Amino acid sequence: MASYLRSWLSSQTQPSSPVSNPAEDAPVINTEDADDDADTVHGGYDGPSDDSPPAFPSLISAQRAGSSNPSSDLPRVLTDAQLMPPPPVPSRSGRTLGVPTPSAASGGSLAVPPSTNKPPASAKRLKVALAPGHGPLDWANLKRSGQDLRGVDTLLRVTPSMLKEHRTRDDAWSAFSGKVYNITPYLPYHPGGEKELMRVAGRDGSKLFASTHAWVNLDYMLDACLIGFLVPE
Ligand code: HEM
Repeated sequence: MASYLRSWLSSQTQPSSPVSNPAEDAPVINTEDADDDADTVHGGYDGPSDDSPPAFPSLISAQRAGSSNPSSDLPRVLTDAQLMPPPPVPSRSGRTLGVPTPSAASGGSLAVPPSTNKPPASAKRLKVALAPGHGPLDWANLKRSGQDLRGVDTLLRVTPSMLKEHRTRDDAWSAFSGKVYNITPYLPYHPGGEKELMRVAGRDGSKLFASTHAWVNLDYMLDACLIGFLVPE
């Protein structure tokens, strides 16, 4: 095989006419190796048999021509450095990387921001286990059932003193943002528990509600329990 390639290479490097005749260039098959190469399919890779890399830049490349012979007609290939000056080295002095942390001991800029890595502030907002059949869907079903959850025939104008009269578990009214609701039917459905909700019975609960869970859509949840509107005495 090696001798075959040697003969093939020598035939390639010999000076030949610009338009070579494939028949003339055909390799001479060495009969010595004919047995070894009987099964070999020729016509694939024709380069050197060792592992040396090919010449780079290519022997006929414009880059090589430009560097060895500057007076050549071929265009000179500029290096990256010649085409464009390197960017200035960035200064770190004016930069703040990541989230600034109060102390170096907190783990650097990839540490969780201090506002979110603390445990919850208090156990104030703990959910309670609701009795079976008293989940949010059960409450939605009760509202839809058409059952009277108001306890009044018409919407009322409620003064603070009227509100104060309805502060027992079986008859609890509370005002939120100017609207008065009968909260008694909702007590067993309240995820925060009856006790918490009873804290606002008979009075304006807007502030406590907002400080506990302002995101809860109270108007929608208690629409079927609307008594009326809070008015001055
Ligand atoms: C009638 C008005 C109210 C309605 C409709 C209501 C509704 C809800 C709802 C839907 C939740 C679950 C919230 C969630 O999963 O994110 C909840 C939880 C809770 N509510 Fe209320 N609530 C009311 C009034 C109040 C009031 C006045 C207090 C405080 C005195 C209170 C204290 C709590 C607590 C402690 C929780 C459990 C903790 C939590 O979910 O984060 N709620 N309430």
